[in-house]
Amino acid sequence: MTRKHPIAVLGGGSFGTAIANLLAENGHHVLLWMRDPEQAESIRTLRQNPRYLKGVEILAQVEPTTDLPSTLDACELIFVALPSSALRQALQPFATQLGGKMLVSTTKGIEADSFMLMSQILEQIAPDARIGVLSGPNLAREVAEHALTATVVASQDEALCRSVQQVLHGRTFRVYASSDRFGVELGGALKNVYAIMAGMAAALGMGENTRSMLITRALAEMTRFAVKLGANPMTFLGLAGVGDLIVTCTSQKSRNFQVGYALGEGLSLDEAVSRLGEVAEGVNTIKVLKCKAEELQVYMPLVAGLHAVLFEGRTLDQIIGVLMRGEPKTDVDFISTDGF
Ligand SMILES: NC(=O)C1=CN([C@@H]2O[C@H](COP(=O)(O)OP(=O)(O)OC[C@H]3O[C@@H](n4cnc5c(N)ncnc54)[C@H](O)[C@@H]3O)[C@@H](O)[C@H]2O)C=CC1
Ligand SMILES: O=C(CO)COP(=O)(O)O
Repeated sequence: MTRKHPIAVLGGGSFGTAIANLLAENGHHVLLWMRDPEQAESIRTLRQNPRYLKGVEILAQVEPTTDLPSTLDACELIFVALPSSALRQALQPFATQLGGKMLVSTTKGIEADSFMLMSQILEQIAPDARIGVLSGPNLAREVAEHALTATVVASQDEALCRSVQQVLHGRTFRVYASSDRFGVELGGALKNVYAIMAGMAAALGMGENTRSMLITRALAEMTRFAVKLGANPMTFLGLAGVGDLIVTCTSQKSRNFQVGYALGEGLSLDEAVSRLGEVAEGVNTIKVLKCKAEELQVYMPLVAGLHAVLFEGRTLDQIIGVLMRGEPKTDVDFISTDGF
């Protein structure tokens, strides 16, 4: 069923464009807001987004626009696919227009000074809005090219979850629901950091055992951190936890993985980021995560190790040595020994 109002997607990068196309395929009229008029014009005339999703045809029902106030006025359901560094600054001036709307963040990052997740920022900007997040193993190019994909919409607002499922669920895209917005969103933000490490390990020619160890210990570490913040560890067994961790730590298509790969090849962080030319949220996340883990006294050796390599002048060899010689710990933190 098509909706009375158009649906808005804010952000004309690879993920915003992919989501806009999915909505259009399901018969919806989509306003795709982007700040760059040239980019909007090329979508209008070429039906392509050559910078971010080259080769993918953008359907006619996707209407590119650079007019944010009119877009917000026209739409009840709004997907936000802006980089975490831009979200607050882009939407704060339009706070009054966001009241009562359904705002669904797809952004997988953490705000630097406040340690807020993007849906928390949306809630702060627009306390009367209805808030959700969309997260999962969703590489934009694969979504756009119709690889069979699943995602999670998370909100305590069940009607919002149902609306998102209705508009996005389709031939190649399954949308599961969750009421654990915080856990789902945190999983998406944290996994980017470990993808950088996985990219480094791949560039150094490390084996499959190493990759499996990294992913599994990453899951242990991110879950431990999340539990300290009050999240439900079970959420990390789902698509937005381990699902997203696996895809981002194993795919060359992940930008965080690519940054790690470039670092493993010997590029500096600045060189790696500028060679990418797209958003790699893990680079900012590692900084805030390291501080927060220290503040909360959560044991996160992988995060501490990556931070030391990127910002404290330590070499990868030194850190690998430290990690491998560290005191062995228990395998799974959350198994109760009572009754076993
Ligand atoms: N690309 C992917 O596979 C996926 C990305 N995401 C998340 O989506 C978010 C956006 O990522 P992508 O679309 O991949 O980024 P991208 O690097 O492909 O594009 C970023 C877009 O944001 C725009 N932008 C930057 N600053 C802006 C500002 N101040 N105001 C307005 N627009 C601005 C850029 O012009 C560009 O269109 C990230 O948090 C990412 O983690 C989530 C799932 C999958
Ligand atoms: O979140 C993603 C896949 O689910 C995309 O990861 P990257 O931002 O590393 O490309």
